Amino acid sequence: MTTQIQKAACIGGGVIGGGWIARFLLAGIDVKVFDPHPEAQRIVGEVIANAERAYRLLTMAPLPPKGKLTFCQSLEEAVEGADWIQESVPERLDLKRGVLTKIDAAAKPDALIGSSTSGLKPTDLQRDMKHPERLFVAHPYNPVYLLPLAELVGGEKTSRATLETARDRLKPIGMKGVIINKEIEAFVGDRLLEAVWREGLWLIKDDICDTETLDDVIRYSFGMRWAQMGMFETYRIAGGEAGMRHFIAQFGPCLSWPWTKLTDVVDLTDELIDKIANQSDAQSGARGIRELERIRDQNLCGIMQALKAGDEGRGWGAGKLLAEFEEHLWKNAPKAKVEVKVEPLRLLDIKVSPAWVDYNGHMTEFRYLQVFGDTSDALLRLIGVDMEYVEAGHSYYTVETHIRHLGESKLGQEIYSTLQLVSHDEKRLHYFSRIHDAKTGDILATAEQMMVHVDSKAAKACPAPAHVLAKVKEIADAHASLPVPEGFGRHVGQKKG
Ligand SMILES: NC(=O)C1=CN([C@@H]2O[C@H](COP(=O)(O)OP(=O)(O)OC[C@H]3O[C@@H](n4cnc5c(N)ncnc54)[C@H](O)[C@@H]3O)[C@@H](O)[C@H]2O)C=CC1
Ligand SMILES: C[N+](C)(C)CC(=O)CC(=O)[O-]
Repeated sequence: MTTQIQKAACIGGGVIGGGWIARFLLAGIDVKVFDPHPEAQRIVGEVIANAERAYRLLTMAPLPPKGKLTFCQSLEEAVEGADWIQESVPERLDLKRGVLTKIDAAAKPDALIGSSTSGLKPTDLQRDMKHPERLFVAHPYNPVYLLPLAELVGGEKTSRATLETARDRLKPIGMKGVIINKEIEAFVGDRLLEAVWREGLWLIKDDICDTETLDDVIRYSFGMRWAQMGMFETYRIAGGEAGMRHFIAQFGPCLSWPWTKLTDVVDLTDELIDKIANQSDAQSGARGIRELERIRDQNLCGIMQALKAGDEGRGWGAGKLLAEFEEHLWKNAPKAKVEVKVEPLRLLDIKVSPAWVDYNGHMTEFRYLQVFGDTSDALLRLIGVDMEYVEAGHSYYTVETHIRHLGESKLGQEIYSTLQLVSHDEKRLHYFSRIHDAKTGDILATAEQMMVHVDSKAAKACPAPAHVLAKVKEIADAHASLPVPEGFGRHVGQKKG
């Protein structure tokens, strides 16, 4: 079985199906969709637009060309030839079982069939299938195109190989498949979420707080903790130096105190539903769903980027996964196709991401250095200094940088960078980069930099090999007739002109 998904089929294109479709398409996978809803194409189109916007904020790694999206007239047409089929129809056992049995009959024999169900047991879903061993639950989290987790749950007839292959196939699309040991209704995530939700409903019903206060309690405290360490690691720390045993000794007895109403299910009367809906309208009704989705996505991108820098830059949790996904994207990126002409090389086209903006409302200082650093990396790839080259023991290191800030880059602003090679020798590259506003072309910042070719194991400068120098010369020849850039050679405090 290949570990790469070549063709996907999505049966059901609502909130979750739409998220899966976007996840697959943006990973470069062709997707065929069957959803009888008359507005399915519009709804899916809106989810994809949000997902594309989110990915521009999430990463500067080169996404593959977007997969092809096809809406089909029948389930059979959609699943034909697909190697991953994801069912995301409404949460009703009879409906899902019927749809999955039809998928099973029409799919190619080695196709994997995942169900997005939030809580139905796979044993119940696979009952009528001829090849039940390839059916599993792949329970995702909304929005599927950003949140990486899928709980993988097998039924009595699911093979272990199916679960392991599914987990392997999710990795190259930036997802983390977690295999759950035993099937149980609602798996792990929704067990936890429902427990908290039930308690929240009681707190609203009993007028302990309103929906906004309850949400504040979560998002200003343990919600942030959970995003990075989950429950048990967090509580280990809460036990202090004595750790988990001390934590349990101290807080275990509270479990039998009246801290929870979990054993009772709140009665969802019309009165309570009105109360919750009205409080929710007061809290969030001023904004539409798509707007709320965009705010959520922007925040999630910021959190993942922060986690990518966690643990002293090694990455942590979902941020580490993002870093691994980006490494995969860079490794699989088509070789840079930048045309060398008598003009500065245009090397990056990006948007100012939410995690890059400071208290002044514009891109913070060190992100300029990041953009210039990424511009240098793009030059290196162009001259053949890619990951393989670096892993083999050589690289270029930056030894000097002078950045000038000439304009502002605001959140979401489209910008691009260019690079002009001013001089070089067998060890050094001396160049001048500019960040431009993509709409006006105005220069927002410049950087004069010097890189030196190194033997990274010996930590010593050394001449670059002939094939790299040949590419450097090609660029240098093209740039030789360009005027020396304004600002080149300036030092801090020097007057213009
Ligand atoms: N909404 C959420 O937050 C999450 C939902 N899920 C699960 O994902 C599944 C889908 O839920 P949502 O996307 O929220 O529901 P939804 O109501 O937004 O979408 C369901 C879609 O399935 C389509 N559909 C209905 N019958 C169909 C059929 N026979 N063939 C093909 N398409 C059909 C509908 O037209 C609709 O577009 C459920 O199993 C749910 O438990 C999982 C994780 C989170
Ligand atoms: C509400 N829900 C049970 C459908 C939620 C999920 O299944 C996961 C999520 O995204 O919260």
